[in-house]
Parts: sequence; C-alpha cells; structure tokens
Amino acid sequence: MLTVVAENGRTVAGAAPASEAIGLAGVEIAFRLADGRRFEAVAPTDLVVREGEFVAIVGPTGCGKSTLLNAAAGLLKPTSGTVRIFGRTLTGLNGEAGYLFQQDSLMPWKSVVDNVAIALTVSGTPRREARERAMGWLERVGLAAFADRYPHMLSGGQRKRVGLAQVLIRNPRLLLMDEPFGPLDAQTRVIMGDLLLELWSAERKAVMFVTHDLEEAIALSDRVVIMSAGPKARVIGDYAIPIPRPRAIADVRLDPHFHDIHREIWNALKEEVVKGYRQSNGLAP
Ligand SMILES: Nc1ncnc2c1ncn2[C@@H]1O[C@H](COP(=O)(O)OP(=O)(O)OP(=O)(O)O)[C@@H](O)[C@H]1O
Repeated sequence: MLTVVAENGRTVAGAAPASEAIGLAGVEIAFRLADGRRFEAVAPTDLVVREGEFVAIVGPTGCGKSTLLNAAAGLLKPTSGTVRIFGRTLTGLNGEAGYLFQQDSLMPWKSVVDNVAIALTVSGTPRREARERAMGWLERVGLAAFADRYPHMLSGGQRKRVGLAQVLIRNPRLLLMDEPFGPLDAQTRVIMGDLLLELWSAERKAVMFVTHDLEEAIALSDRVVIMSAGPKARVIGDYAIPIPRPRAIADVRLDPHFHDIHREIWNALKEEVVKGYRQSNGLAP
C-alpha cells in the first residue's frame, strides 16, 4: 500500500507519493581543523523533503543542523554521499532554493522597496517592473507603507518581513531557512510564523527549516526531524505532525495533539540536548 503525507500533514493510503524536492543520500560532513585533525560533524545521513512539504530539523546546539542545510544549499560539499535537488545531483550552488538565515542581508543604502526589487534586477528584470513587483510583495508581507524607508528605520520583525519578500519574489522552488526568526522576541516570532504559514500555504513550496525551538518546529511543520548531539550527529527521529491546517501558531499549543507530540519528541531529544550543551561548554560528556 502506498502511503504519503497529505497536504494537511496526515498520512493517507492509496495516493501517489509526492516527488522528492531535496534528497540527502548518505551525506557525511567532516571538517579539517586548523591543527590538521578531522572533525566528523555529521555521520552519513539520509533525509528526504518532498514537494509541498514543510520539514523542520531540530537538534542540540552545534549538532550539525546548519551544516546539513548548507549541504542542501550547495554552500558546502559533503565529504561523501549525494545531495539531490528535484532528482538531480547537486554539484554547485542550489539555484532552485531561496535562503533565509538568522542574519538578514538587507543593504543599508537601499530603500525597502529597492532591497526587494534587487532580487529581480540582478537577473535582468527592468527596474520599473521589479519595483512594481516588489511593491506587490511588500503588500503581501504588510509593509507597503514602509517601502521608502531604509533598513535602519525598521524593527527586527519588519526587517524579517523584507527578507521574506526578498526571497519569495524570486519564486524559488524550495526554501531553506536557518533559524530565520532566531533574533526576534517571542511575540514577533509568533507573528512571523503565522505570516510564513500564510505565504507558504498559497504555493506549498518544499521547506527545510532549521530551528532549536521544538514548539516552533511542531507548530510550523508537516514533519519534525531530530538530530543527535555531535560529533557524528545523525537523524534519531522523524515525526509526522498530524495537526490540521490552516494553523495559527498561538492556537497550535491548544490542539489536543500538541502536548502528546511535544512530549514524545522531547523525550527522544532531551538527553541529546544535555550532551550538546555540555560539549558546547567544554564539559565532559
Ligand atoms: N568550517 C568548520 N570547521 C570546523 N568545524 C565546523 C565548521 N563549521 C561547523 N563546524 C562544527 O560542526 C558542528 C556542527 O555545526 P552547525 O553549525 O551545523 O551546528 P548547529 O546544529 O547548526 O548549531 P546551532 O544550533 O548552535 O546553530 C559544530 O561542532 C561546529 O563547531
């Protein structure tokens, strides 16, 4: 029997499986340290994100979440194994992906609308058309009234909205997000999470979302993948999140499934979090 994760995150039988957007096959990542030693950050890992799927990767600090994401982005070549993007082996930068990192990449000398428009003008779209489309995106992220401001005149949450518009205007086929809301306060994170879900649900691009925040991961995702503490970090759990969509982040915690899922994942994760914390503080494991 075929089993797939449906749009609402529940598994259903009988339907054709969604195609693979990102496929990590035996991806192992080791770094050469300054003293010549080899540090094996991520043990051979298999992970698939299907088209239309929102997958969060959660794990202890320093376990290798960003490293895996960077491999999917083509910013880092795996020591062994392959990264497939829509079925093709990735050899350079991943041109199908839009990235959103913890640090935004706004240009301080450009207005908000030009910061968004530049994502198009760099690839040859005429400036006027790019600015028109940028205005459309600023409306979608609720910032049309701030189009002529400069980045230093924006709050952290507003800067993140510009960052989202900057990424989505290029219409990438998939999104790679590394703690994108990390620097924001708790309330703004909820608002940004809702905005992200609203935008995502319109087109259902594949998303790989790195976070250390388990609640955020459950609230946003179709699947939560958890990693062990490093070195040689590996995937130790992969959980489907059966909470119906559309979701409002603040209400997800009230869903009867939420506490059970949270408890189950946290039970699998907590020992690794303690290990990761001790390692990152130079303490004995
Ligand atoms: N260029 C590098 N050279 C050597 N070691 C590295 C390099 N990049 C990352 N590492 C190590 O690889 C491990 C994984 O790092 P990574 O940034 O992927 O972790 P993370 O899970 O994203 O951490 P956090 O949650 O704290 O952001 C860490 O031990 C880190 O010190």
